[in-house]
Amino acid sequence: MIVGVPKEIKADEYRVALVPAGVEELTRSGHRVLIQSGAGLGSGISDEQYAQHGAEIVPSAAEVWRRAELVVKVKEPLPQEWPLLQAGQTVFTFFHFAADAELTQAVLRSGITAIAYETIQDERGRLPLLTPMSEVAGRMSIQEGAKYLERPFEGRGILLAGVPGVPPATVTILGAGVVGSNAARVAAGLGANVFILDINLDRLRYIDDTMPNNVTTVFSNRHNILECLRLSDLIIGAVLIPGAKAPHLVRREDLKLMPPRAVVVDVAIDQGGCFETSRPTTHAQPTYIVDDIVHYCVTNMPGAVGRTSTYALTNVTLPYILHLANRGVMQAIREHPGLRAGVNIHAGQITNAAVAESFGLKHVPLA
Ligand SMILES: NC(=O)C1=CN([C@@H]2O[C@H](COP(=O)(O)OP(=O)(O)OC[C@H]3O[C@@H](n4cnc5c(N)ncnc54)[C@H](O)[C@@H]3O)[C@@H](O)[C@H]2O)C=CC1
Ligand SMILES: CC(=O)C(=O)O
Repeated sequence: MIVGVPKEIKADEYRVALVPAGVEELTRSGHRVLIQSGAGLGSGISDEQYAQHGAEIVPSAAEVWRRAELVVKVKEPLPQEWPLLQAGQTVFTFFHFAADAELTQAVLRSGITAIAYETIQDERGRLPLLTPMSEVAGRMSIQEGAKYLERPFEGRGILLAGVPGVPPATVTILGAGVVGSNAARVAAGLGANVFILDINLDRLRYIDDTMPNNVTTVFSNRHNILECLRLSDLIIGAVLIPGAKAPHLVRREDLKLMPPRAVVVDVAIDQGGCFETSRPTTHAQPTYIVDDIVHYCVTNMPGAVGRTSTYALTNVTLPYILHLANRGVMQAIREHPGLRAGVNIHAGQITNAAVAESFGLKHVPLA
């Protein structure tokens, strides 16, 4: 099979979808790997390193898209890439369709098979390709939140840890999954008072058992969310309903309950965000203010730490890429129910129920 890796073009996206070790494994199995020149530079990987491990370096994204049967990426195709999608081709990447109606329509029209990292499941129903990026984003959310709480960055001028004689900040985390638990650990390590909310009591029990004493679990309902908002200097959005648009747990009118210049880091923005007032931002311009609350809503947080994130991501994606290439896409999907859960769009139809429901469109399960 011909596997192609274009350079990522999203703003400040420094990840790449394959590392030289992956090229080596694919070529050893008899596949050809096309890497767009410069695709790895953001993660510190040169064309020469890819070539030494068997890749063919091609000069343009257009050539990768034209020749590859399986295109492997990190972020969703952007409008400049939509005309390059080839009917019958398979594209393996993060798509987050529920947050982007135009992308969904473009992919439906293209005739590609879109396999979304974020809805692939393991045998326990977990999301193994999202997990490492959620670990990165969860940990980053606190360091970003800490920065934007600083007054020169328009925050309320609070040090998360406090100092002797001055109390630490209060951090509320909505969602106790991978992002939420990683955020809680980092915030607690810095000395903040942490509230973490979820609707899954087993998850809250696990957090209660494993986190330090400055992390308090709270059942997620509207009353408790509003109580926590009143106390919070920093609030992290980390809820997920796989494939679906994130629920708006915090409405615009709720912002007035928070202290002025408190900070919201809405990690769930890639699925639309769990604050009504969230809209996507970039690393170049990560924040904006609504009703005196600083909002940070970067859709590709791990992209900023490309060296860490590329290796964390490719550790988990490579076995799936090898399976797709070795078995052929359709046979691979037939054999692997978890991979099948990743197929969001195939041959012009939406094959993921949550994505179809987000847009009120028809769901056609894969045969
Ligand atoms: N912005 C970025 O760069 C990145 C964004 N993400 C996103 O972060 C979000 C969270 O991801 P994960 O932590 O991996 O998901 P997860 O599935 O591990 O955790 C989500 C949690 O939300 C909980 N939840 C659902 N409804 C809730 C409610 N009403 N109240 C409270 N909790 C609720 C679930 O029970 C679950 O424990 C996803 O949208 C993911 O795509 C992940 C990585 C990078
Ligand atoms: C999960 C995701 O969207 C990212 O890592 O950028």
